[in-house]
Amino acid sequence: MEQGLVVTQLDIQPGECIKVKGKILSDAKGFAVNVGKDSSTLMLHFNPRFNCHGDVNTIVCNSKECGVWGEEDRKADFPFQHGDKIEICISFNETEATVKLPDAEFQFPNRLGMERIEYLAVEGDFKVKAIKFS
Ligand SMILES: CCCO[C@@H]1O[C@H](CO)[C@@H](O[C@@H]2O[C@H](CO)[C@H](O)[C@H](OCc3cn(Cc4ccccc4)nn3)[C@H]2O)[C@H](O)[C@H]1NC(C)=O
Repeated sequence: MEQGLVVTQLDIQPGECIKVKGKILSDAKGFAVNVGKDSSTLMLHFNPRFNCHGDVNTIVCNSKECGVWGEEDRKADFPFQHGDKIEICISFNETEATVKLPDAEFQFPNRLGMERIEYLAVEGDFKVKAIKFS
């Protein structure tokens, strides 16, 4: 499988925003946006699933600590469609991460108490057009 976008050596502080702009593939089964310290220690694994891992049209969020997944959090809304061009904005504070989309917003607890984001990865059926840090 093709490796997605990976950005390391970041220093994103609480209140700052990571914007990922791109297109969901027309036959997407799922994609993921991961932010945290590195690939083994994630504040947030934001994983919209069109049809994978037994989930249909479900956003699965999780954390990962030293390579071990935490408890999954499944969101009620699924504001995505195949082929959508979207911008995902991720920010955080000491208590939670926030994912803002054009028509929806999700929160996920900052379980690891991370004080900065050093790592961003975008995986799966999502073609990144641009990323912006603000
Ligand atoms: C009921 C007993 C089995 O539970 C299942 O266990 C699976 C394995 O742990 C869970 O799936 C994993 O959930 C994790 C989050 O909790 C991650 O999403 C695991 O995928 C990591 C991953 C990303 N990628 C790249 C990628 C990402 C998106 C699309 C395509 C490739 N490849 N592997 C994914 O394999 C899956 O969410 C879980 N389902 C439930 C209902 O709990």
